[in-house]
Amino acid sequence: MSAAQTDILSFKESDMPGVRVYFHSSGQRNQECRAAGAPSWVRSKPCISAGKTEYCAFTKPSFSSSEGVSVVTTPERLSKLAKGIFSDKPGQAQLSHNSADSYEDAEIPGKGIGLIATKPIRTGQRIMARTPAVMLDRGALDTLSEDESVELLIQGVEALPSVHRDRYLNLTTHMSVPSREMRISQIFAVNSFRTGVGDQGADFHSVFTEISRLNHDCRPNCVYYFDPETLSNKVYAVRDIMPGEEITVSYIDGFQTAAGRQARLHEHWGFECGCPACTAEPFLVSESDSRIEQILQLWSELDDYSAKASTSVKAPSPEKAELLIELYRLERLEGRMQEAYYRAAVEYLGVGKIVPAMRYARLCIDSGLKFKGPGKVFIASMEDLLKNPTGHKYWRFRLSESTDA
Ligand SMILES: C[S@@+](CC[C@H](N)C(=O)[O-])C[C@H]1O[C@@H](n2cnc3c(N)ncnc32)[C@H](O)[C@@H]1O
Repeated sequence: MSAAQTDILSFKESDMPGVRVYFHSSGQRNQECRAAGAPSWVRSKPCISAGKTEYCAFTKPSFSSSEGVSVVTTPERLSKLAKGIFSDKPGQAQLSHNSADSYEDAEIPGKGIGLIATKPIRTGQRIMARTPAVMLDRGALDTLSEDESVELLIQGVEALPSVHRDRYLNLTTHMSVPSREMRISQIFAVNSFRTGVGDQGADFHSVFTEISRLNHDCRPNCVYYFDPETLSNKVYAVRDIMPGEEITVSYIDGFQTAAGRQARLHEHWGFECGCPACTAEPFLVSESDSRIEQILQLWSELDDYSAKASTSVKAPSPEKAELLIELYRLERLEGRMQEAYYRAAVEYLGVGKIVPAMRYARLCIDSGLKFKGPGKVFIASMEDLLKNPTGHKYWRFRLSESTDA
């Protein structure tokens, strides 16, 4: 047992408004307070102060079907979050565990462990929705020293229920590490995601043990997004996946040439990407690079919202947006089709063509909801377009007064 755990002593109620934190001397005492219906946050000790701000590691062992979660943050922020996103929601448990039988862990040559589909998975199917093991407040990372942040991280990981803690400790470190403490810290460095928790204005770095097993592919068959409402990272298939196929996501922006992607992955993740798009025959890599350059060029032309429709080569047009859609398809960027559909909807509306504009707006909403999640500004804009196309801000915006649609 680590120093952090032995410090979780003396049963007392915290002075924090809104959330009651119990320091417990034994599992039994903690059990007692939960049996009495009390909120079950446990605070590890010691907390660490930076000026007037105190950061502590809090653990809720009962969270998400008793997988548990640890949060390194201030008592004040925990107090707010505990009333909202950490309150036990019906369905959270189900969210956490569904579809777990559609994949399994496997050793992937050159990539370490990855997840392999064990059943056919359909486009749009949700494969996972997992809550985090540990969350570190961005403020702690910014204001505490590295050693202090790591100390709180270690407290949080050690206080997790054993199954979740072991899953955390099994994650990759990239390199051999001499101690358990360094292992915890290195796992965090290699596997954490940025997770903003919405209107609470909180910004965390979080580790999701199962999702961290997903390897990178520059043309992945899945996308993921963090849903602050359910505090879960959700993974969706962007195309049909066959049993035996590896389930992959992209760690980086795919709109870079192969050399650019390799450099980025090397710089930020320290590995040489062995995905099919990077290891294809040189002529295929070169064709893909040209498509990427064409996509970037089209973006910059379509991004000029002051440009009017004209015969100039650089002028934006619905035809250019159609070409963009085709290039996204050829590049197998199914998880980002909503971006190209959005541009097509805007360009058609911009020259006064309502029917194709509405068709692409529907496609954009469909893909956007599936692959980016609800509550996005571009989806609201497409919904406005469907409700009232001629009242939309982009209605005929590409036409000058004298030009006909
Ligand atoms: C978040 S982990 C993914 C799971 C990891 N393979 C494991 O064994 O736990 C990221 C690490 O997996 C490996 N990896 C992921 N995608 C890869 C790829 N396309 N090519 C080579 N290695 C990859 C790299 O070592 C990377 O740092």
